[in-house]
Amino acid sequence: MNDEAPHGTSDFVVVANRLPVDLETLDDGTTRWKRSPGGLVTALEPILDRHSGSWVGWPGVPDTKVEPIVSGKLHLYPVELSSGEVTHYYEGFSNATLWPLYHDVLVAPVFDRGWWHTYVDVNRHFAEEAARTAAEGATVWVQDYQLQLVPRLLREMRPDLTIGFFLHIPFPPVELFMQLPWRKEIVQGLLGADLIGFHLPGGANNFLFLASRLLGLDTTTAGVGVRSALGEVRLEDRVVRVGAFPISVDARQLIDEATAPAVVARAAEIRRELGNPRRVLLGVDRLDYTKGIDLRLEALGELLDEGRLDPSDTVMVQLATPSRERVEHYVKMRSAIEEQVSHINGDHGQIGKPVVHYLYQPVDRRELIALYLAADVMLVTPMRDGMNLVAKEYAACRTDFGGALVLSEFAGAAAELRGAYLVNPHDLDGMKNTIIEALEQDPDQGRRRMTRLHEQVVEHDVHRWAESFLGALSPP
Ligand SMILES: Nc1ncnc2c1ncn2[C@@H]1O[C@H](COP(=O)(O)OP(=O)(O)O)[C@@H](O)[C@H]1O
Ligand SMILES: O=P(O)(O)OC[C@H]1O[C@H](O[C@H]2O[C@H](CO)[C@@H](O)[C@H](O)[C@H]2O)[C@H](O)[C@@H](O)[C@@H]1O
Repeated sequence: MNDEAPHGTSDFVVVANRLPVDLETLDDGTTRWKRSPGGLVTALEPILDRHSGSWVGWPGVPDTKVEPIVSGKLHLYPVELSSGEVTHYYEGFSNATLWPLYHDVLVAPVFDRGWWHTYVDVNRHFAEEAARTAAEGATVWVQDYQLQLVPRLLREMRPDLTIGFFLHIPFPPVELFMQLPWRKEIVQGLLGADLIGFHLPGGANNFLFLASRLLGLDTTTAGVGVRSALGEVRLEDRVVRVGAFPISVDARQLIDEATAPAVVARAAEIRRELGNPRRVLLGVDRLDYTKGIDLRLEALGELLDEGRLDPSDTVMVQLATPSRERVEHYVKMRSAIEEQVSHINGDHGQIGKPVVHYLYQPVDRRELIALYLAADVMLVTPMRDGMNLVAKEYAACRTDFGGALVLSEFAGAAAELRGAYLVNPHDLDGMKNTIIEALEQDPDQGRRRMTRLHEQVVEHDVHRWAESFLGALSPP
């Protein structure tokens, strides 16, 4: 960056692939802003509400120039992406290379050199926008796998900045990461930060091992703890710290919304609209092959086939937010899930009484909270998930200590939510038995479990996450 260029005025800048809002074009050609999908936005919005600052990100549509937006104390700085960049950087390298590689290779990652070059170019655009926005000596917090080169690029442009990086998805085991042809460049990109955060100590330890093995750097060898015992990578001129900071939700805000009389009334109304079934099961996910929606539907189907669940008094609601709709495996997954839903309803439904109510659309936040209150059992069954905020939202909303959470061992949230019914979603029989156990739990035992879950999330909310990360990034 040109030394003569004036710096921006923001002392705190978040850089993420997406802005918190997406520009949507309606059928009549007009546009409107809607909330962006996913847990990253859910988590960061309340943080930016508290800290005034700037958010640099893509507005969700290609080939569209959008002027900076001021929204209350928050300034949004859009990064324009061409349709080719969206195809190669977002759908390609981010979501068909890195996403599957970092999620246990659940589908085969594609290693495409053209996509990599676009990833490098787009990371540079984001770094340039952040460099323009940040004031002298500002703190810049770079988010997630789409932007792993930004810390290094930004440090080259603006050595005066304090730079943090947080990875929202799992950091893979060393043997998987080593498949990546550009593995050294990614590790070097991340090392541009002063502090690199992961959800869990395992990811932090994998990263430290790779920095030593791939780049021959001097690293600490003692295990990283949760929000404590940071690891270090010692470079020639500075030290990069590495830690584990499990993300969470705005529990206080969710409690306020979940106890609002209108939401409580809506929860009762939802049960009536579902036909007053004895049991309501709920799934809420972005439609992603990592989320295990197919596995939980398979479990439900078998329980109904075997007569262990009665279709006349059991209902499942599955919400699926559209996601990455042009990436091949997402297209296939959608068809497979819709076929499974049809099978279950075809075999076990009655006129006006489907067993599975499936919505392929985002729902309004208050409606979502009412659904959490209406559900007897929440099914969160990913094959791999960085954290999974849905599990934490459910626990936060259940101020009545009712309901039960069935949670995959392979969600980051399982490390903390010990009151959940933990399952291995690949073990179909185990999952079926656990779903029945949760549905038939002793009410006192259920209340004890939910109290534990609720208190955990209240004590470890998203503000504590941000304070612990930012406190470690810039110690007093
Ligand atoms: N159908 C839906 N309607 C509204 N919000 C949804 C829906 N599905 C998921 N969400 C929200 O999206 C976020 C998902 O976050 P998370 O569980 O961490 O997974 P991911 O970020 O991988 O999608 C949560 O805040 C959840 O409430
Ligand atoms: O932006 P998209 O491609 O539409 O995807 C939405 C987001 O999905 C991922 O969310 C992750 O972050 C959550 C919060 O830390 C975490 O709970 C979850 O386990 C992750 O999957 C992705 O990491 C985000 O960058 C996307 O915006």
